[in-house]
Amino acid sequence: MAKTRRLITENLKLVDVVIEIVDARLPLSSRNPLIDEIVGDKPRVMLLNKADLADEQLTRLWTQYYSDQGLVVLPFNALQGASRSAKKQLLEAIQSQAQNLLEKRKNKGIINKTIRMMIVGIPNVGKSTLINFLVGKGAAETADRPGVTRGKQWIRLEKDLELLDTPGILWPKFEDPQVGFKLAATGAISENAYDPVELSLELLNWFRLHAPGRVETRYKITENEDVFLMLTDICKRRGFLRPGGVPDLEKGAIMLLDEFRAGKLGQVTLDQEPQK
Ligand SMILES: Nc1nc2c(ncn2[C@@H]2O[C@H](COP(=O)(O)OP(=O)(O)OP(=O)(O)O)[C@@H](O)[C@H]2O)c(=O)[nH]1
Repeated sequence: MAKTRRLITENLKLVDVVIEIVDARLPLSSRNPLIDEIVGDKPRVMLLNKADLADEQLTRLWTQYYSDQGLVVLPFNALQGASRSAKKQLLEAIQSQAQNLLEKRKNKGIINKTIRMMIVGIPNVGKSTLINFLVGKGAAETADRPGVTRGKQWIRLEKDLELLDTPGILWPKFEDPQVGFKLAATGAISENAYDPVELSLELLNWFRLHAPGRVETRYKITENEDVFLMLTDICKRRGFLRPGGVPDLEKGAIMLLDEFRAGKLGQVTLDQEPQK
């Protein structure tokens, strides 16, 4: 953690604007707890990425919540490779964030107009996908320049706008078991760190408590559902059986988690609405 933090802090010194990516399904739990401290007062644009997988109403509420805190926030879908308007909107947000900085430079007589930025976020929120989306076909990698740490690559997105090609990977916060569950369910935590059967039962239980009737694609879940029986039933219906007809719970659990992550169980935000 200390090494990661040192690396990000070093890179932050080289940039003017930070793009913080958060998973729209976890607008709170997928934020690094120390993000404000790490980024400091650098201009920032926050993306609620994977908005296509999240509950639209909750995304609106969270966007409002963070806007009210003075952040520039955009719901985003980094996979929508063809969308020029999303890219334009993001670049405009970045440029407007950088205006003050350019003013300051001008007042000091500095003619450099280049705005440099980097992407930060916890694992799996879509950092690399966003880089690919932004880079597209048009961008060119700029060579190392004197005064810039060797090995750093800057990608020119527009005339005066450059992106660091390596994102800053922040660490998620695990201490709260509920947050751990949400991070695991969305895929932000390594598969080796949890038991898929337990996780899928927790996920079914989350649906039972917070969104009965929402697991609608193939299964219905009610408030009184026994989630273990439900997983067993899913295995039976899918033919996930071991020799002797015993349900293969692990196989069923992995399939259920895959379906959830791919949005096949509906657009779901696991964090509840923001507390004002
Ligand atoms: N549905 C959807 N999937 C997305 C979106 N952005 C990224 N993904 C998917 O999310 C997964 C993780 O994306 P990455 O770009 O590898 O995430 P990352 O933050 O670079 O991950 P690490 O390398 O683990 O830090 C991939 O399967 C992407 O295709 C999005 O906006 N919508």
